[in-house]
Amino acid sequence: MRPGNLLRYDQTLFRDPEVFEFTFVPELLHHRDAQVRELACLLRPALRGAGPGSAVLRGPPGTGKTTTVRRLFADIEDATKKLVPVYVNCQYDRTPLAVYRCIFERLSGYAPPSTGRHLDDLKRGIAVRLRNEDAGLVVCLDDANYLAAAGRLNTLLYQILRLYEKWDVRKAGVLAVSSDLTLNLAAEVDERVRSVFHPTEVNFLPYTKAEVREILAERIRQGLYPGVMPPPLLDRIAGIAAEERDIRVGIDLVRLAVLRAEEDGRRRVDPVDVTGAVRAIVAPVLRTRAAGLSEGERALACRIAERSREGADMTSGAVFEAAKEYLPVGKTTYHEHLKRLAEAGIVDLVPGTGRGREREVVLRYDPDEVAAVCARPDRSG
Ligand SMILES: Nc1ncnc2c1ncn2[C@@H]1O[C@H](COP(=O)(O)OP(=O)(O)OP(=O)(O)O)[C@@H](O)[C@H]1O
Repeated sequence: MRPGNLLRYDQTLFRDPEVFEFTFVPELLHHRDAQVRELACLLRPALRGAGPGSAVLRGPPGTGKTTTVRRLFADIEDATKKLVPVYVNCQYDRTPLAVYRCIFERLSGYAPPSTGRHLDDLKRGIAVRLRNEDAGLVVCLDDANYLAAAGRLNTLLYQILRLYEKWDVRKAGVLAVSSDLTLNLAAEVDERVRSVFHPTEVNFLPYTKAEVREILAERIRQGLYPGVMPPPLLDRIAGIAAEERDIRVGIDLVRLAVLRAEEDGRRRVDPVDVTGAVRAIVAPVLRTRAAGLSEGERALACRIAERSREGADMTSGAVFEAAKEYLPVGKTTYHEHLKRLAEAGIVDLVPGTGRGREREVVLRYDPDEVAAVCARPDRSG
């Protein structure tokens, strides 16, 4: 490599490393227009002196729920004093006292004394400030599934949504966020709460590969110097993150691949950097998926990885012909194994244009990774 292509020890490829922190709130929120519109519509009555509406935000991890709320709240703060948005992370603040302390702090600009403060004192302080400012209140309970698990969801919703009754303030709104898809927050609430909590459900689906690519491209433009991430490698990372159905995987892969290039003194990310980053981030996920596969299923995964690496014919019939030379399986067992690999999320079986059950076997992971993970016996049990 020419010396000009090497970084000096004090040089960096990151224009702004903060852009790759998970707490970073992007200026531009891509592909969440529908959700932002729906939430803005619920909160709009507050600008006319009425109470804001409530919502349950549902979607798997890494689908932009928190970021959408944070972006919306930042815009509200810039635009008006008629509505005070308060963000609470219920992973950390899950008691009524902790939540009310967050609300108090946001309204008054300082934390209440840590001891000797009764819940009613906090509520009174909050109500006085809301009345003085003639403002409405909307509280985001992020990770509200933790409240449900701790048995505190009903108490908290009840207290926030009925604050207006005792303290002569406007009715508050609640945005309850959950990434636990098995939990229906709206159905968890009891009668007392249901009479004041009529949330709109706002859904967040995983981003497609093209959407992931656009979001990552924006991060790269902001956070890295030009030319550091070659477009084909960005494509590869976007594909992996889309398969994992979590944009965080993509952000982390970019960060880690760039760090690897930087440590090596290079000005551009190479395919080896991405492979290394995948190994560090995705391999644990792959290991989890492979856990529980039988010896025969693992052996088939290894054969598929080998053929995929060689660029061989990957139709299920061709894979069977090649596999049966090495594996003592008949056609029925082979198809059962294949189905299990698809259920475990290691391969996709893409219908072909030909006859019958002929499918294209597409590996979801790097072949070397699959071979490395599946060559080892399962020791998870
Ligand atoms: N539409 C988007 N545009 C830009 N960045 C995004 C977008 N969606 C998500 N991100 C980024 O992806 C990361 C994860 O997003 P976020 O925390 O909002 O997901 P989430 O759905 O709330 O996840 P969880 O349920 O695990 O809390 C954040 O760093 C965020 O900045």
